[in-house]
Amino acid sequence: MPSSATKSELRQHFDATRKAMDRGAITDRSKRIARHVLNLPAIRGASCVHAYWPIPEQNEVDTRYIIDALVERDVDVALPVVTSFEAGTPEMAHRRFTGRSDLQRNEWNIAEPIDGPEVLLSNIDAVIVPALGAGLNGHRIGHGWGYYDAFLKDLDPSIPRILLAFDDCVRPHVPCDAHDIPVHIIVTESGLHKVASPDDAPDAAGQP
Ligand SMILES: Nc1nc2c(c(=O)[nH]1)N(C=O)[C@@H](CNc1ccc(C(=O)N[C@@H](CCC(=O)O)C(=O)O)cc1)CN2
Ligand SMILES: Nc1ncnc2c1ncn2[C@@H]1O[C@H](COP(=O)(O)OP(=O)(O)OP(=O)(O)O)[C@@H](O)[C@H]1O
Repeated sequence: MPSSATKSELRQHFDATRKAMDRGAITDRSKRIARHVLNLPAIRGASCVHAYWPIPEQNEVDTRYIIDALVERDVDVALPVVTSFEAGTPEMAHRRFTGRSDLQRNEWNIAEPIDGPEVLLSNIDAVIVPALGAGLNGHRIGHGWGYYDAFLKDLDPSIPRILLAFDDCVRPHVPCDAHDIPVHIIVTESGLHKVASPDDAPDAAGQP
């Protein structure tokens, strides 16, 4: 994969990399990621953490280890609920996780707390961000629908944005556009990768 790869090429590459991992590797790496996340001061001090519920067939980092531990600590967990499936209107609501049995599958097979209590953005203390892959410049490659760009733009910029990815899906740099909001920290199974300057102006040309 050349360093000039486009977002779409990287999306396909990271997707294939993840799908080639076996379940045991996903579980083992996800547990290691969970340990790192649960030790972060931003998570240790949080009363409400916004997370995501994993899509099993996509081999996402499995956040259930993190969510279970947060619930055990009496921390509120908020999850996204997609409210528009139309391209061009990436809208999500945010609702409190009240237990696995309360989750319902949406049309993309994502389990969501559709009837959970609404969580105000102002109550969120940290966000755990899903991604297919990421660059150490703090930018992410998602599914390309813009849901997290739209969500993070409305969130107070001081709220820690923590991206989870497997080591194989992190590169020194990925391209970004003007609407992309970088994360502060990338967590992989090997540890924490602090983003040099997440508030840097985006680099539309995709060069470091
Ligand atoms: N676990 C999880 N929840 C999440 C996200 C995520 O990335 N992961 N999202 C992050 O934004 C939002 C949902 N966005 C998504 C957009 C596309 C697909 C998806 O499966 N796309 C298929 C093609 C689907 C189709 O077109 O029918 C694919 O990429 O193969 C999943 C989630 C909110 N919830
Ligand atoms: N706030 C927004 N409102 C409407 N469209 C948006 C918004 N933010 C981004 N988009 C659009 O969403 C599309 C996808 O953007 P991008 O490729 O950065 O998504 P992504 O970060 O990979 O995906 P996702 O956030 O769904 O994981 C782009 O065409 C972009 O113009």
